[in-house]
Amino acid sequence: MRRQPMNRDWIATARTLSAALPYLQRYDGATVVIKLGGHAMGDDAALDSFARDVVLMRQVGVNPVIVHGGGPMINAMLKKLGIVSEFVGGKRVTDEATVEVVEMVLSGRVNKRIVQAINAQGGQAIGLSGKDANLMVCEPADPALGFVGTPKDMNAGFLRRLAQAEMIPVIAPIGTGRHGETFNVNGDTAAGAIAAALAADRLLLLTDVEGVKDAEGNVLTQLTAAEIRRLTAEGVISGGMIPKTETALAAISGGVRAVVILDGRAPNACLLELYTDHGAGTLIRAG
Ligand SMILES: Nc1ncnc2c1ncn2[C@@H]1O[C@H](COP(=O)(O)OP(=O)(O)O)[C@@H](O)[C@H]1O
Ligand SMILES: CC(=O)N[C@@H](CCC(=O)OP(=O)(O)O)C(=O)O
Repeated sequence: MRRQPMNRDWIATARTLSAALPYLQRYDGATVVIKLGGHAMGDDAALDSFARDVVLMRQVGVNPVIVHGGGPMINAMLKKLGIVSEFVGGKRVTDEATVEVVEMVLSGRVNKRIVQAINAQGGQAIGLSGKDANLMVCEPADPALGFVGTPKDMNAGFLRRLAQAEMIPVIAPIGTGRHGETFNVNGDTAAGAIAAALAADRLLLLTDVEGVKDAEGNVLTQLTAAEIRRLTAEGVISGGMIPKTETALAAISGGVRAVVILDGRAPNACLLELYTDHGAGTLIRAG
């Protein structure tokens, strides 16, 4: 450490740290499930910054659980292979050839990129999919969607043991079936099911918009279940935002304390949400 005359920036840094104390205390021992969407993942520098935030959370006593997506990466690989794919209600129609590609992309390159980024910051991340330790046993969601799974049985005990060992699970949203099938699970749906199984304190859904927007494009800082239903019926909430808001409602009724939909591209998005009174994005909480 170099000693130099006092500087305004250092004073501001010390003040920010001091102001974070009540939040550090509030989230000590808390379970925070973070879903990192494919669009929010960004370039290497953005991922390194996300990884650093996650390691900092672990350092100050939070149990972070990362669930990732990777829709754009799946699209790129399907295109290379000449496989056409379509979405219904924000979920990919998944035949046998598609599920093979989805598993390869998500459990492989995408998962390990996040694991490596966290470990490079000094964390102990362990990459998993819903198949490992029967973490996420699924049933078919809807025959029209093919191998898209709805999570049914979760192995929360296994995740708790990892948290006790101060490990950071990084989970690809691939489910296992009761008859040996492989299921493609929407990343938001998987994160919601994991958060509910852990009765998480927070579920953060990181995406590529500032939050849920109204018809005029303004970010809604808070949303109730009734407002979500109305905005969805009006078509204001559409596409990829549908699984997010559906997940938020299911997670809240499943015992998660609050869900936040926020912009993962913003620097230090998770830290801003947890450790300052500025918050970020759209907050959805019970009743
Ligand atoms: N009301 C809304 N507010 C904000 N975004 C919306 C809304 N309705 C639809 N969207 C779309 O949802 C997208 C986020 O979903 P998605 O692309 O699946 O993200 P991710 O890859 O992060 O899971 C936004 O980029 C936006 O285009
Ligand atoms: C069933 C379903 O739609 N699964 C998703 C899984 C990846 C995902 O959710 O990726 P993002 O979070 O980046 O959107 C898919 O196949 O694209």
